[in-house]
Formats: sequence, C-alpha cells, structure tokens
Amino acid sequence: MLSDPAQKYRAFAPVRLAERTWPDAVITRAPLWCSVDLRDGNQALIEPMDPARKMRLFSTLVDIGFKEIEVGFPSASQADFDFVRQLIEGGLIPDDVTIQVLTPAREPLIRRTFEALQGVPRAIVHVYNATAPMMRRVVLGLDEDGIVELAVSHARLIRELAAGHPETQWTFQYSPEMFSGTELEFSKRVVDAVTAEWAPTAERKCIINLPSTVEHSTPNVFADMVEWMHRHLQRREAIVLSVHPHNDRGTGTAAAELALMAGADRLEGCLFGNGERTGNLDIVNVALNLYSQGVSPGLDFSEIDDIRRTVEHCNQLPVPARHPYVGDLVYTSFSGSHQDAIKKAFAARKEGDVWEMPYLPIDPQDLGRSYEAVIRVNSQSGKGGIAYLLEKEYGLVLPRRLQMEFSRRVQQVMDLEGRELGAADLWALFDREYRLERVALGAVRLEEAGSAMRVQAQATVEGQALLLHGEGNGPVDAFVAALRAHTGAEVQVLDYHEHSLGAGAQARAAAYIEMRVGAQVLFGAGVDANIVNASLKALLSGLARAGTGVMPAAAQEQAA
Ligand SMILES: CC(=O)SCCNC(=O)CCNC(=O)[C@H](O)C(C)(C)COP(=O)(O)OP(=O)(O)OC[C@H]1O[C@@H](n2cnc3c(N)ncnc32)[C@H](O)[C@@H]1OP(=O)(O)O
Ligand SMILES: CC(C)C(=O)C(=O)O
Ligand SMILES: [Mg+2]
Repeated sequence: MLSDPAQKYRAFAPVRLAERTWPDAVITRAPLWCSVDLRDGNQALIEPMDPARKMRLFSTLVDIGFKEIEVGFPSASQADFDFVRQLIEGGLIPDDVTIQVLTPAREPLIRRTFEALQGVPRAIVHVYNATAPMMRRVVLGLDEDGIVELAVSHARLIRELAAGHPETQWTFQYSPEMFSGTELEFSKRVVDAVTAEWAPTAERKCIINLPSTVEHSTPNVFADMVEWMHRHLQRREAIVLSVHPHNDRGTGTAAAELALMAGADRLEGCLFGNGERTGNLDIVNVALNLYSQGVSPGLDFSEIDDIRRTVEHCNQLPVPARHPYVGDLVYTSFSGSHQDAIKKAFAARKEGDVWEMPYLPIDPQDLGRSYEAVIRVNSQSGKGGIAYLLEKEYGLVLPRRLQMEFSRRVQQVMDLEGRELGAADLWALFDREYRLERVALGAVRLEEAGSAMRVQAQATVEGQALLLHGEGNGPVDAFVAALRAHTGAEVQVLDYHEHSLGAGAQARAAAYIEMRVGAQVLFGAGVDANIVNASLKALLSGLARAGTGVMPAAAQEQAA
C-alpha cells in the first residue's frame, strides 16, 4: 500500500445541497421493489444460471411478492432471449407481475429486445448508456452533446418500436450508467432530454433509475445526489424515481435507505446482495430492516431458509454465515453476557408484547427460524446460556446456584475439549454429573409413626444396592436421616426446588436439592414420575457426587 494514497486516489467531491431534507425523513412505507437477480445478479455469476435455475428463481421471486422482475438482457445471448420467450409463450407471468428487460442504447440490440418481447402483456423496457466522464472519454469517445444525442435517439427508437405493439402495456426505464460518478448537472440534462422524448404523464409514468454502478462515496453523499435529482428533474410528477445501489464500500443498504429518505420511490437489487463485484443492493436486508421498524415490506420472507437454499442453488454461491437476517449464525449468541440477557428477556416476555429482545433485532420465528440456534455454548458462554438450552430443549429449570455449579463443570469440559457443546451434549453432561441414570429407587415404603414419618427404601447408586431406613418429620427429612445413619456423614438439606417436566400422563417431576454433606455444599438432582421419589433421587445424587462411601446392601446386612 502507498504511504500517501492521495498520490493515486481522489476524494469524492461532496454535493453542495442547501437545506437538504433527507436527514429528517422517516421511512414509513415500503418502496416499489424490482428484483434484478436474473439480470445483474446473473451477469455476475461464475456460471450464469441455466434455464431450469432461472425458472426456479423466477417463481421464487414471484412467491416472495415481487411485482417487477428484471428477467434478463435478451439481446446478449440466445439463452436470455429464449428465457423471455419461455415466460411469455408459457403464460408464466402472473397478471400482477411485470417483467423488465435491459438493453444498451444500441439500435440492433434494442430491436432484438423488442423481438424477445413480442406478445408480452406488460413489460418494462430498460435502456442504459454510459454518462460518467471517464466512460464518455474512454469507452464511447463522445462529448456531452454526443451522449445526450445517443440517449435521446435510442429513447425515440424505443418509443417508436413500442408504438408498433399497442397490445402491450409498455413502461420505459432509463439509467444514466454510473450516475454515482456523473456530474449532477449532466445527469439531469440527459434524463430531462430522455423524458422530453418519452413525454410521460402522471398516469403513465416512466422510470428513471439512478445507479451507483460503482459505490464511490459515503451514503450521505449519494442521498444528497438523489435529493438533488428529486428536486431538480423536470416532469418529476411523471417519473418513478428508482435507485440501483451497488455495494463496493459495503454501504449499499445504507445508500438505499438514505436514498428513500431523499425522495426515491423504487429500489432495484438482488436477494442477499448477489451481483457484480461486492454485489447489488441486498433487497432482503432493506425489506427486513423496514419490518423491524414495524413497516410491512410487502415481500414475504416467512421461510427465509428455503429462499436462501434456492438462491444458493441458482447462483451456485454460498450465503455467508454472518449475512444479515439469513446467515446461519445471525440469531446466535455464544457469549455469556448476551445469553444471560436473552434468557432473562425471554422469561420476562408476555404474549402480545412489542418485540424487545436484547441482541435479536427481529424475532427469528417470523422468518421461519426456530429458537434452537439462538444460544449456543462455547468457552465464551456463561451459566445463562447453558441453563437456557437445558430449559428450551429438555425442560429443566435449574435453580440459579445449580446453574453456577453446573456451568463450572461445563467450563472444565470445554477447556479440555475446546469445542462447542450443543443441547444434547449439555444434557448428557448433566445426566452424567448428577447421576440421573445411575441412581435408581426400588421399593419405597413410607408410613406414619405418630407425628413422624418413617421411610424404608431400596436404592441403587452407581451400581451399588442400598437398604435405607430413617425417621423424620416428612419423607425428605426421614430419607436424610436414613442417609445420615447409612453414611455416618452429616447430611443436611439447604434448599429445595422442584417442577414438573412435560404434561399429561407422560409428565415427570424434576427435583434439585442443595445439600451439605460433611464439609461440602453441593446439589443433587433427580427425575422421576413420582414427585417424592424425584426428591429422594436428588438426595442420592448429591450424596454420590459428594463421594461419600455408600455401603452395598449386602455389606450393610452383614454389618447389622
Ligand atoms: C452496469 C451494467 O451492469 S450494464 C449491463 C452489463 N451487462 C452485460 O454486459 C451483459 C451482457 N452483455 C453482452 O452479452 C455483451 O456485452 C453485448 C452483447 C451487450 C455486446 O457485446 P459486444 O458487441 O461483443 O461488445 P462488448 O461488450 O465487448 O463491448 C462493448 C462495445 O459496445 C460499445 N458500446 C457500449 N455502449 C454503446 C452504445 N450505447 N452505443 C454504441 N456502442 C456502445 C463499446 O464501446 C464497445 O465497442 P468496441 O467493441 O467498438 O470497443
Ligand atoms: C444497467 C445499470 C442499471 C446497472 O446495472 C448499473 O449501473 O449498475
Ligand atoms: Mg448494476
């Protein structure tokens, strides 16, 4: 890299726009959307879509709700020409959808474009030519007058060819290519000349599309340029003002949103931002940004993963894991403090509440995503995330101090294995740590003895059979007395929690008991169909975890 990049690169000149209004504007309704996936997206693919892929993407775009779809560049190739014919001849264009096709301002290519459109009920003919100074000089070798003449003569040809097919409802669209790099006064001059030729009316508008063919400036400068055009263009009332941002600086979405605030009516872009170089505007991003503000985008992304799969198949390009709203990881928190806040916010949330969820700008379920991936546990996670997963996936509601105890165990495993632990891993670890499978109760007899309760129980702990006898003021107290007698250790219950797991005939109880065993304070946990047995199992679990010798039943009998 250069130590002084100014030797090679020029700063973009700001726009002198007095009293710009866009900074105070608020977007309260969706723009008109036009998908250019099948044209700008397609022309940027390593392998352009085959007809089957094009058709699949077209029908997905229709299902999403796009009413304007640029379906190709029919004069570029036989494949694009045939695709347009297939749509028209197959009657595959829904009545509320208008197809759009792109052509350069070149006579043979415009004529070929009209051939492709024969018999179409409605169409947008989109013509472009270079207007930027560098392109005028280097590509076309024309001065400003020459460019205006080029644009107007081809606009005229389009009007004339369309007039020959009154059975079609035509809309004309013009793009000064590299609007983002063209002097504003000159963009206006060309556009005004084109609209003078087309003579649109408020009832039959034309579309003027302002592309940031290459993104050169901060998005506020693009917004100034759009507002300038919005204010200065002739026949504005007869124009649908469209923008077509690309994403070279990574600010395509910002540019599109600020352009809407600056007076644009329509956005062109691609699903998940496919397109030339860094891509076209990501329409999904803007649409869901609107949705997150309570504005209906008029596009349906309820099954966003299905759409992503289709787009990946058609484009043969992956959508990255961090991609806004759709990437695999975009609703996932790994870090402890985020998980803690999400868990608490879910617990505090009531049906019908406005969505106010830390770290989740929209509800993943609205896009067909489950909450499963919201929290994932790795070495950056804390107790909140672990507890969330066990609760969401296995119904265990761990008391806070048990969460802290178990998360230390999880951390040890994580440090050892250095990998992410899923809900099933956590459940397996919980099961192992709290001996859920390794504590069993056989016959348990409880009987009242005056005001006391007497218990006699057969149990198996870590493969050892036990016979337990004790008396206390309730089943738990009596069982604690039995454990005390059995182990000779001081056993004391410090805290007790239980809840049901599941509902109906399959319901079980989970019990968590914080206990002192000798000098140790720790938790035991038990799950059983019977609530008392769940508690007794929790006591045995704690005892086993404490490592206090549990005597087998045979040895016990001998000792007796
Ligand atoms: C910003 C955008 O996305 S614009 C859309 C871009 N998309 C595409 O280009 C995809 C489809 N394109 C194609 O298939 C081809 O480029 C075609 C069929 C359009 C044209 O192919 P070719 O005729 O072989 O020309 P090629 O693309 O190589 O070069 C363009 C030529 O047209 C000239 N040209 C460009 N615009 C115009 C114009 N409006 N009028 C006259 N000539 C023009 C260029 O100067 C160049 O001329 P040269 O060959 O004498 O130097
Ligand atoms: C043809 C035009 C609209 C284009 O794709 C661009 O300038 O990016
Ligand atoms: Mg483009």
